[in-house]
Amino acid sequence: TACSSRYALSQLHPMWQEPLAVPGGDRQSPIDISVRKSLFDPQLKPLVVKYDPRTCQQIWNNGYSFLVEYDDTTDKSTLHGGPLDDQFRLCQFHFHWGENNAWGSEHTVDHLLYPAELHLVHWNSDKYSLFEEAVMEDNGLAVIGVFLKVGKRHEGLQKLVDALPAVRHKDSVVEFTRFDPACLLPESRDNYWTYSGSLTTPPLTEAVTWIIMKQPIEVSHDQLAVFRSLLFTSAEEEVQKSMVNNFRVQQPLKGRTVRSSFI
Ligand SMILES: COc1ccc(C[C@H]2SC(=O)NC2=O)c(OC)c1
Ligand SMILES: [Zn+2]
Repeated sequence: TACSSRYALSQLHPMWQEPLAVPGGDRQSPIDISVRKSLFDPQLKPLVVKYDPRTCQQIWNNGYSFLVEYDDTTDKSTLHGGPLDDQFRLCQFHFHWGENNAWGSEHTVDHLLYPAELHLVHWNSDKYSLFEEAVMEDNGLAVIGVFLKVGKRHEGLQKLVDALPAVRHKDSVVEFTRFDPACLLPESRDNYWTYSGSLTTPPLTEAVTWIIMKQPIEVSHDQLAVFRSLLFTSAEEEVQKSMVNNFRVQQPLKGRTVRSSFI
């Protein structure tokens, strides 16, 4: 699908050589969300999420994370409302996680780290006709971030976890169908923070309206352990590197305001 960022990610440096900040970038992601400094905005609407599981196509290990990719050639799986003026189309979701449960998320809340973070990636299909166009525009993308915490097993996630061994190595792809990503959203969808930011991997373009859900979802320790069984490296490489700590370091707020949909 259009939204799989084959080129961009393949240029990624190993995690420990963090991609350099974008020269002059003043709206980079991720950030720490300071709860007391966020501004309640009563004009923020509830999120309207309409996902069609039939648009789910495949899982791809791109050497940085694993992407669950959706057919984004029609408006079947969409997001609007919240802070958004336009309708956005779901193109993929992926996760960021750590080598242990102490860290792994990209955003933090009052510097609290979560063991993982889900990103549901959407592009503005009212204004653009292709993901590639939208990714270059400041109102082009909307990413919903959901924190994962260790607790009870997440039944909906298990279907995805069971498919991960098939994409253990970089560049492997497996067919994956009829998965409804709405099952990965927390019950309370009305409580979120939102701010203007960027992609968290190269090309780091400042095109993202971030929507970070306040309530985390619970997944089991064993489910997270399967994420860590994935590899950054392809089957041909001699040295296998486990796919962990695939998150970017936090970026300066540079005067931005984080709005909240709740008091
Ligand atoms: C060229 O287009 C790209 C490049 C990279 C990503 C992935 C980044 S962006 C995010 O939120 N998390 C990530 O890992 C992307 O995703 C929309 C789109
Ligand atoms: Zn991400």
